[in-house]
Amino acid sequence: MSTYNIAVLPGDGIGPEVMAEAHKVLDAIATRFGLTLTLNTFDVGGCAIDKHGHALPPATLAGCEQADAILFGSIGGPKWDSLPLEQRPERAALLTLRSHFDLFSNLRPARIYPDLAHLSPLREDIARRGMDVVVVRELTSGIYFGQPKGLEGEGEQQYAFDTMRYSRAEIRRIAISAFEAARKRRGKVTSVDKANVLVCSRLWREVTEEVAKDYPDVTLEHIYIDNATMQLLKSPTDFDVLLCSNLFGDIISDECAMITGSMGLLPSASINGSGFGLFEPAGGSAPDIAGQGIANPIAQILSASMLLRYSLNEVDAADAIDKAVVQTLSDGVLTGELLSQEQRHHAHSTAQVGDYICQLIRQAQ
Ligand SMILES: NC(=O)c1ccc[n+]([C@@H]2O[C@H](COP(=O)([O-])OP(=O)(O)OC[C@H]3O[C@@H](n4cnc5c(N)ncnc54)[C@H](O)[C@@H]3O)[C@@H](O)[C@H]2O)c1
Ligand SMILES: CC(C)[C@H](C(=O)O)[C@@H](O)C(=O)O
Ligand SMILES: [Mg+2]
Repeated sequence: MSTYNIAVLPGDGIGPEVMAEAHKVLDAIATRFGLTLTLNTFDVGGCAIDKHGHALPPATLAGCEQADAILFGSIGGPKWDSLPLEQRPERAALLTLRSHFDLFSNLRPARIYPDLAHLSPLREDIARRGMDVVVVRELTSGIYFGQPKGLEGEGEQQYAFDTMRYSRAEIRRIAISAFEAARKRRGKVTSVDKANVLVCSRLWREVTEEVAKDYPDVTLEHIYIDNATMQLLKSPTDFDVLLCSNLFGDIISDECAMITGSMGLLPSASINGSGFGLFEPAGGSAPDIAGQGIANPIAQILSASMLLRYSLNEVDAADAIDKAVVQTLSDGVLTGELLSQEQRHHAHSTAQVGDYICQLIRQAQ
């Protein structure tokens, strides 16, 4: 029997609500596939600041270090917005975890399934043709981490600065992730940059071209970030793997999520060179809907599926979750944000969607 230890970090806002559903789904999966999944829950984010005085308490970091993988919810919210940047949950916990475990490769798959095109806000004829992309986002460097950054001077002369910085080695390893992903998919990498303006993007193009030489079976195209955001709305079928730096990948993955229908549908995997990973929804703590039991749990549940697939290599278990999620959406078991104002009285709650997915997983036994 396979035994795994998963560190569960629900976090703030909708984090605990959607995590409860992912927990149920993992329990159902463990029963069906005969896995022993030990889920240890730890405080992280704003709630950890309130309880322990730090967004990433030592016990949480130790729990992550001892785990086979991390399932992360979402953190942050208005209550902690006025803290200095370095103490905010996003930097002090999430960016620290990404950096600590060297989780440089962030995969964000986004898909319009053929019979779910009606969920997409794209023009009907475009949505019907579908979309199936994976954003491969560099996650531990670029403008998020580059030094120096700071605030200097006073009055109107005061200025702020961040530094975008990429080494050849950092670009090369994320480009390799993208080409490897493309090789298993439709064989196309679109590298997103701003090479008409940024020095970093010039180097990004150069190194990406070098990596491409080792992948003659994969096509490489370059596109400017501004053009990419519009082409995705106009012709999403043109894209397969979108290779992005940290900031561009952050922006474009929210766009991809919304193209599929909701921020609440997009999972993500953040993986290091040894296959260890942190798995989390691409969206945030959604303070506008937190505490109402209406958040979509699917991004969190699909993140659990990615954890099984990428860190634990339990591919059949991951496939079973993905299949149950698609079936749930096809059956019209939807949270409110996927419905029009007129249809919203048919909305299912966070727990009802989670329960439905669990039921499908058990029935398939
Ligand atoms: N990984 C993370 O922990 C993470 C990611 C992004 C943002 N954040 C933080 O979350 C807080 C809120 O950020 P924001 O409002 O800009 O972005 P957000 O992603 O939390 O919300 C954006 C919009 O998407 C909706 N949404 C997001 N997830 C949803 C779900 N599961 N179901 C239904 N609707 C959903 C929200 O209701 C909101 O309208 C901020 O503090 C931000 O820094 C955290
Ligand atoms: C919360 C924030 C730091 C984070 C990011 O910008 O990476 C989030 O937006 C994401 O997309 O995972
Ligand atoms: Mg983001």
